[in-house]
Amino acid sequence: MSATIINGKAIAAELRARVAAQVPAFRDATGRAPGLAVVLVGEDAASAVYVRNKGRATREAGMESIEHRLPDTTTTAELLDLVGRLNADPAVDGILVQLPLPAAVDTQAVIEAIDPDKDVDGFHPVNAGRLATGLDGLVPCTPLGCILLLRTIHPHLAGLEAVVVGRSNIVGKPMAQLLLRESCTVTVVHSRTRDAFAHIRQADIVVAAVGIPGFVPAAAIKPGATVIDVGINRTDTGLVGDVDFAAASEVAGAITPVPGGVGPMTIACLLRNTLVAAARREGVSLDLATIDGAAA
Ligand SMILES: Nc1nc(=O)c2c([nH]1)NC[C@@H]1CN(c3ccc(C(=O)N[C@@H](CCC(=O)O)C(=O)O)cc3)C=[N+]21
Ligand SMILES: [Mg+2]
Repeated sequence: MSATIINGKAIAAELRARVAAQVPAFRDATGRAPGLAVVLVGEDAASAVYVRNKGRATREAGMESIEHRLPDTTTTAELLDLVGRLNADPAVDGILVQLPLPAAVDTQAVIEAIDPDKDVDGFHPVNAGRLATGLDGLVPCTPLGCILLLRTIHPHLAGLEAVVVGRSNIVGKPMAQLLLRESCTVTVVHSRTRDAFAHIRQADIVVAAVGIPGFVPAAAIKPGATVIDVGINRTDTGLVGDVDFAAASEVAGAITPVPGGVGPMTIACLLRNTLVAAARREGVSLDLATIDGAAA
């Protein structure tokens, strides 16, 4: 059996186009474009590439990209000051502070300084709490992108058994909350789980987000399961995910590739969140079901 390869790149392009299609109405209503501020501290090459890609995608969607590049000697106080100014700037709807920050910076303090209604990463504890309690907020981009990919395979997610591999605040935990919101039966396995593969083997849906190349072997996947690979690991042989793709694609029913799977959805969802934040701040109504796709 050979799995359906979930084309994240194409699905992300469609989402970006649906977001871009809403921008003229926002401009007409408000006299301005939605604005996304991205803050990059230091010289990390991979981060610089992501930030450049985000800026290009933002402009292509008709939004304003405001980029702040700061030296790796930037202090927590300086970052808090910048975040305060972005919070107060009416032209800024979304604020993304690229992680990881230099070790000397208090990352949590910076995240908590962002106005939750401009927190397009969905990392602020207020947005984590809103997600956990069923309130409208801003949802982390990568897990949201995974849900949108899953809906292309499973128009009805309710009742499916989902296993999330990893429990980070950025992916694993919000992923579990989103799957729960879709009425999946959710299990989270992590580094202290006694037999992670035994749980994964039961899953209709596997979301792998541990950051270990090839951590999930084909033998751990139930035949026909849908596998979403969040891992982006740089190895000698190039970018690889957390799933043994070659072998798993012979067992799974559907699987995301790396690259070309979840990564492009993260950026598309960032634009989607920026539009959502802008519309909420301005009191402009949006049809989210249409933006997120027909099955939403
Ligand atoms: N505050 C914050 N928010 C983030 O969302 C955030 C962050 N910090 N720090 C870094 C990670 C990483 N990240 C990616 C986004 C897109 C791709 C992506 O588009 N990947 C492509 C190609 C990647 C490549 O070729 O390097 C793909 O998977 O096909 C990957 C990774 C967002 N992050
Ligand atoms: Mg873990």
